[in-house]
Amino acid sequence: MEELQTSLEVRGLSVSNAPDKGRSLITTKELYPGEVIISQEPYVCVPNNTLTEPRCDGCFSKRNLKKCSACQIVWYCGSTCQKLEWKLHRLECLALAKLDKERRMSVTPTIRMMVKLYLKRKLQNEKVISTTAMDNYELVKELVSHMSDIDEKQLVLYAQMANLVNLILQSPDIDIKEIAENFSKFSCNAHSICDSELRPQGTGLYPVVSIINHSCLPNAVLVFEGRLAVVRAVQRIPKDAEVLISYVDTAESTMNRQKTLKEQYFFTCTCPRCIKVGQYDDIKESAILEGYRCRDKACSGFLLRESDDKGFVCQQCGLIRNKEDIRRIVSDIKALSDKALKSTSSSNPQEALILYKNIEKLQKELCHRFSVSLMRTWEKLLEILMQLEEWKEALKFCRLTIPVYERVYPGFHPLLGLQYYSCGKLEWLLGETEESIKSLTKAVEILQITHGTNTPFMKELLMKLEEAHAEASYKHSSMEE
Ligand SMILES: C[S@@+](CC[C@H](N)C(=O)[O-])C[C@H]1O[C@@H](n2cnc3c(N)ncnc32)[C@H](O)[C@@H]1O
Repeated sequence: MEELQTSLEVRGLSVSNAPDKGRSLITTKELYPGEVIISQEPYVCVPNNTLTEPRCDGCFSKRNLKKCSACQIVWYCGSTCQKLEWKLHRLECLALAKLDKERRMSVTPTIRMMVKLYLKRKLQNEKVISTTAMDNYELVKELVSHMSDIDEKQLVLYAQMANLVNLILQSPDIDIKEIAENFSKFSCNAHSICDSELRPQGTGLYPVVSIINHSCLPNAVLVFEGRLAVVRAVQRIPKDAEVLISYVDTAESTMNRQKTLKEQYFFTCTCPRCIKVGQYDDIKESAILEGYRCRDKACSGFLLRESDDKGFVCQQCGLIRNKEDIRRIVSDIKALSDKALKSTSSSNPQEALILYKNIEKLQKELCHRFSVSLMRTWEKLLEILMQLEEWKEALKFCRLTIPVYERVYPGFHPLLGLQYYSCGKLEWLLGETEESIKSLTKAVEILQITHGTNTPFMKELLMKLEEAHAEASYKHSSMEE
């Protein structure tokens, strides 16, 4: 721990203990938006492999994959990644290769991550892999596990998973109870590794990044550059302040955020947004995010339940919406959503498109125009239309999401920046150069803070903006001639 404190000190950070939160990461110097607070390679990580969609164990790529011929579980895109992982995989491979076919099928990414955790500890103990202040098993020992908060069913599951890990490792000095506790640590400490566009690729354990606590109004953001976790400030953070990221989607209502935080991380958030729970502002916000729209289509009021529970009253114009009317639309949406889920999972985008358009129609009748459910449907429609290469319609839905994103996310939020980026790319493709410049400029403003400026992803975005500017001046000059 002392070694870690020294290593953090040079980065302008320290670890302190708070009675209500446990360890916290504190600044010892002022930080500015876009500044890297801390970055860390994973102690262990695994790609989110499925049987039908494997990824490379080194870089998580889906291209040019070859299966490890010995264990038949792990994939690589080439010798560079294979070499990078070799010290660890050599041992893992020997262990996995001994499993019968049926057992091999039950080796999920989480099981593999645990196997790798113990193998890395072994290799570090034997000094085959070096140890640093930010890369050692002692840091894993410090992670919270919340074992006493976990219900019986979950404990049984962890015990079963621990037995499988034990069977794979076949090492006498490993304690099954400790493995089960480590599964619990994974659940509240591991991070989903996403690409620059926030698409999940894998899961990793970053024991120093895991010291950072949660706030629904965070001052920092976690993004990944390959497997490297990078935490950047999204606002000015004064000296002696706590670094805070969000563990959940901050677009959700207070009740939903609190529910997720309680179920997965076992705490009640007391951030400035959460302490307002039950107050008028928070009730209004939840009614907008999750509630219904006014019967009068021209009214933008939000609705609250009537005291006699017969319906919902618009808080702007007083019109009442009948409970039965609402129940009917809710049930129609539910039936359509169930069907839509099946059609997207069975890769029928045309059918999914029709279903989601019908859902959107009903949600527009039912929900407030800033509702999260409507926003999620627009996101889904955008995704399907992109898949179908229906650029013009895709742009329509991308544009619809922006005002909602602007409302539900803070100014420097990666999702907002990425949505502007998508808009800009679509506008560029459709020849709307001036609009594209506006959208790409907004994307740059946000993403240079959340993603930095030096990554290939950002360089590509900056190049696209440059191209759009060049195209615009070419258009201007040809019009003048
Ligand atoms: C990833 S860890 C964060 C570091 C942790 N405080 C520690 O001591 O290792 C997540 C756990 O920290 C605690 N935590 C995180 N944010 C919190 C908050 N805003 N309020 C209270 N507890 C919090 C919860 O126990 C949660 O399960």
